[in-house]
Amino acid sequence: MLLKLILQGEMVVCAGAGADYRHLFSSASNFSGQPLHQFSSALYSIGNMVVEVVNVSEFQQLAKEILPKMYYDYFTGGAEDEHTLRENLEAFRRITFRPRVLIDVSRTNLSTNILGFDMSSPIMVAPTAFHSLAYSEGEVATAKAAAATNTIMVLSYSSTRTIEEVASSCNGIRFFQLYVYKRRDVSAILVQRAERNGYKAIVLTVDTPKLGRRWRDIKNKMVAPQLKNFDGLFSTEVVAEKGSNLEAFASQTLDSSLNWKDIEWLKSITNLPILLKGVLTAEDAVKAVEVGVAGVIVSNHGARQLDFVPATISVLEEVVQAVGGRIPVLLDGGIRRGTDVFKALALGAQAVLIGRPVIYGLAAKGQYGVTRVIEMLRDELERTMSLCGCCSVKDITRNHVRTERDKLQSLL
Ligand SMILES: Cc1cc2nc3c(=O)[nH]c(=O)nc-3n(C[C@H](O)[C@H](O)[C@H](O)COP(=O)(O)O)c2cc1C
Ligand SMILES: CCCCCCC(=O)C(=O)O
Repeated sequence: MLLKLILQGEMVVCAGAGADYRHLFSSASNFSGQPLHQFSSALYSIGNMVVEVVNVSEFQQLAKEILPKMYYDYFTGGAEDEHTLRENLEAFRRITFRPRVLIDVSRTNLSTNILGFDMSSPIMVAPTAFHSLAYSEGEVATAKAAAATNTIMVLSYSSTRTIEEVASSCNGIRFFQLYVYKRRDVSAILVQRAERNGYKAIVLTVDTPKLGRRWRDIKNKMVAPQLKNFDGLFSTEVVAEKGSNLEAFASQTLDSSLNWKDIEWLKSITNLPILLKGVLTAEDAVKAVEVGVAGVIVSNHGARQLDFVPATISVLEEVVQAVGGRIPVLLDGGIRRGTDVFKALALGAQAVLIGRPVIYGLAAKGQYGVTRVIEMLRDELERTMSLCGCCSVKDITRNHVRTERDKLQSLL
């Protein structure tokens, strides 16, 4: 392992022959670095040394050092036993590559497009709530990083900066994620504001008729921030006597009667294309095509809703086959490496979205941290493509990966 060290402003490259700091990177429990805010690059200190962050997992360690426990737990946690949370990561590790050799990969091109919108790579920013809890500039910093990397950002309905603030902060392609509230008029107003402010699609989250049970938030008595988007529309202030304030807020506001017929209602209030986020079965994928949405996102909400649903990567093929190329299929959940992105594309996703990695970058280093997270994943994807013999994302095929199911089938 090669560590890049910056001592008193000078870059020194320290090879493995010197001191070995590998143990400091291997797990959350033994990380002992301190983030350094005075540097514009992603650095942290170990003793009197300054070390550069080289992957998403190290950004996560930095975020853990920086954030108050209540917020780190909110961002990182999952539902109930967090079985699916672990599975979202583990399922990627069970998929191996079938690389092809002797292919000219001297030029690679990662660019792609979704619903006609060009992107520098098939990596998008997933909607995640409350960015100002991670970094003061909140979603504006995230939007600037997404725009700088030519990446599509999906702004959360529960953003801490308004639809208008994000829209006016920089140019960039943005989608708007929607929760449908019991107060349908409020949801309709936000959809119309998104449309007026140049957002290009509505991402309707369909896996949250009620909020999943998140024990970390219950124990920490998680308090959700006030949301400026709703100023003048209704109060987002809720005081729960015990447990998670967020859960109390969600149970007061979310419309759990939302159903397939409501897609017509949504279509009647917007001209934007609609994507459904939270589809995990072939049956629902077929229905999504039938009701005429523009795309589906295979997602289990980062394992924060129903525990013991499968890892998203393990149901991707089922959904892709059911959709049969009629609309784009995207995936999120557990993407931490460029190799994960490649695996999702090989199994039929047109693009992936990243949730927590963005928050970790944001907490650690603001806009720069988010930019680095996106760039690191993009670089890792590019190298994976080269090493698998693929020059463009279109060259990535099902034959480039081997799943658990493939292994079982080969035994029959
Ligand atoms: C802290 C946090 C907040 C989230 N907020 C939202 C949200 O407001 N709307 C939504 O549709 N999904 C939300 N999600 C789910 C993400 O959009 C996405 O599905 C998930 O984070 C992907 O998994 P990953 O974090 O492993 O990349 C949230 C996820 C996290 C971790
Ligand atoms: C009214 C719903 C609040 C949802 C909070 C954001 C979210 O989706 C999450 O996973 O957390």
